[in-house]
Amino acid sequence: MKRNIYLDTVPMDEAVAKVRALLDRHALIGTETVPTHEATGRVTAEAVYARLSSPTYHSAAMDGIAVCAERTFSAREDEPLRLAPGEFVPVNTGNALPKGMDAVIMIENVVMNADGTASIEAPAFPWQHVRRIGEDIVATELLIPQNHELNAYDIGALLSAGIWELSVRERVRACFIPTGDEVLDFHDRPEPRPGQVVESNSQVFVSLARAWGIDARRVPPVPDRPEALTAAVTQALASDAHIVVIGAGSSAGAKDYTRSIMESVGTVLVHGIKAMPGKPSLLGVADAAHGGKLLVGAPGYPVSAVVCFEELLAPLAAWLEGRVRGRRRTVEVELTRRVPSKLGMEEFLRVSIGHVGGKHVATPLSRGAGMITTMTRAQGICRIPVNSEGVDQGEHLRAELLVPEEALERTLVTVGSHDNTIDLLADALMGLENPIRIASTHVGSMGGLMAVKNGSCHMAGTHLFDPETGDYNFPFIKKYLPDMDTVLVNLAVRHQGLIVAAGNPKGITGVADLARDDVRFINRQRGAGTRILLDWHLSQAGIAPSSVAGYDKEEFTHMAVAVNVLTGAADCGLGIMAAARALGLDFAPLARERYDLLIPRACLDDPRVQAVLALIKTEDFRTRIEALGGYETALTGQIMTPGLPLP
Ligand SMILES: Nc1nc2c(c(=O)[nH]1)N[C@H]1C(S)=C(S)[C@@H](COP(=O)(O)OP(=O)(O)OC[C@H]3O[C@@H](n4cnc5c(N)ncnc54)[C@H](O)[C@@H]3O)O[C@H]1N2
Ligand code: MOO
Repeated sequence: MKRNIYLDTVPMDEAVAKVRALLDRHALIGTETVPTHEATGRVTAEAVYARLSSPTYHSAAMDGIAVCAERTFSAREDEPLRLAPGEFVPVNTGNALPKGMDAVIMIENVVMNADGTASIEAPAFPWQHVRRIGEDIVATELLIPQNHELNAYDIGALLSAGIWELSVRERVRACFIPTGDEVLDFHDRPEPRPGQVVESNSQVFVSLARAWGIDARRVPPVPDRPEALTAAVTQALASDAHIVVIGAGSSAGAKDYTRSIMESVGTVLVHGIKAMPGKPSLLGVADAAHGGKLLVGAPGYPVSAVVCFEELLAPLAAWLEGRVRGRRRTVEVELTRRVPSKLGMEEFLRVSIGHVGGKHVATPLSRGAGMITTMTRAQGICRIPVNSEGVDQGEHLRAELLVPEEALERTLVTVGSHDNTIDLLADALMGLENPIRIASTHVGSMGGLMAVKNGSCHMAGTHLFDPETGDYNFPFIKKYLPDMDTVLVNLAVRHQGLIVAAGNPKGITGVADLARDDVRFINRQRGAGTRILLDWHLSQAGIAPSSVAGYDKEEFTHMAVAVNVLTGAADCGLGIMAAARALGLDFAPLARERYDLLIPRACLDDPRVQAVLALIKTEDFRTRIEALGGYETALTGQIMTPGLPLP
């Protein structure tokens, strides 16, 4: 069978180079004259020479008296010199030096006598405390060369040199065209139905582009009809934009027209880059009849679009205007998990970074190209090179920072089981005078224990029930972290129960109902504390897992279980009350359990951990936990010891 291979992927730098070789930037980007005081961030089109000197006169550099240095040479500490009025002139900083004077003596070193004379105890040397003509700028000298991006200091120098306006390159202008029958204009504040999405990529683009000094705008979404798309692209090409970006429709779907539209107005130079996300990105150049403009086809998935903007469009736009493009700062990080990667593709791995135990640890976030929240949650991006099959746990690599490096010192890393109280905590910590950001990764209680063991987090949320002892967490800590000194602090006691449809149409009230023929269950993954809890209740009730319909169907979070019930994919599942509440479902209580924070003792004095411990003891925070419903706070903030019964 012949495969429909539509991409011919090239490395990203090659993709950029292909365009640079064919696009005539000097024809495309003109020059314009702008007032100097509004020229910050602009790129000079030609050299700028100083018109005025600065200072334009010999200027007193200190408050004091101006003198003729030669007249002061005889002054001694033990034989002060009296200067007659006329031999000196009082001056202030910035005053022009009076004729015949060539030095300034600071007022602190002068005694003004009642008879109008002035005494000095040391001679002045010529040009002492004087800023001479042209000290800073000499008229006619080269002030700024061409192709220089003007900064704030440059504006000061230009104005001082009497340059009131100057010739700069036009700002690069870009127009983004969102496409797709399913994308809804956010201006309409839509409520999407199945199959529809809110258009957001254009605004990610506009925000990024503005930060890069690009004048960016977008047009309303265009439906997937070739005539409509051609019309929108032709119109954008006829506008003053230098770059036209077509959003989505870059891959092989039945309605993916981007490539053919680009071909109808110009030449496609690149379709496919050796990068993930971002693979189906397109680059092209419009025909002369369409202004020889840069054409970009950005994939529809949000993160893929970001890669296309940042790695292809940004360097090309910088080159068009003649700017140097800065790189993000990087730090060395240690990866907390193994990450396999596709050979032949450079992967942009979004990571959550924190400073734990004297090193930067990076926990990989989800890799889906459709998840824009992986960008909002990430503190950095690691590039897994094209020729790599992945990175091992514990391996060191560099991460490009999406936040200031100082922010990492204020990031608390939690790994483990997720609970809504962690979200509350995350918000409350950001409300502190010195805000702390939580970077949390949800890998279940056992995953949290392992993260503590590996030194890759400050704390782990855990709720592991041990049927043998009836205790929480301690038996597991003893088994899996036998040599580790840790502290266990309670965050809340929470209610687990059966999440059922609103109104509980099947009358499900307890585990006994799970054995019914007409009840379909949805389970949690092996290793989840909730799964262990279910198994124990089933064995207590004498119910074999094999008699529970759906026991083998697994989800990874409480919310995912609730969504199964909401959509009718299952009749019930075990989870926390807050998840049921969030989706308007009913809840049949089954058990109360302890949700604790496991903290390595080495991290206990860390100010971030201390901030958490102080915060959770406050009345205000407890009130907020209880308001969630399904939580008790009698133990909140207390250090747990083995064998403690539930209150
Ligand atoms: N058979 C194949 N299918 C796909 C391949 C492939 O190689 N073979 N590549 C996948 C990859 S990789 C990517 S990336 C995407 C690129 O998709 P398109 O550029 O064709 O975009 P759409 O399919 O139209 O949309 C994808 C997704 O993004 C949403 N979208 C679109 N525009 C916007 C916007 N302005 N704001 C927010 N979200 C947007 C759209 O609704 C879709 O959900 O293709 C894979 N498929
Ligand atoms: O390139 Mo796609 O962006 O890998 O998901």
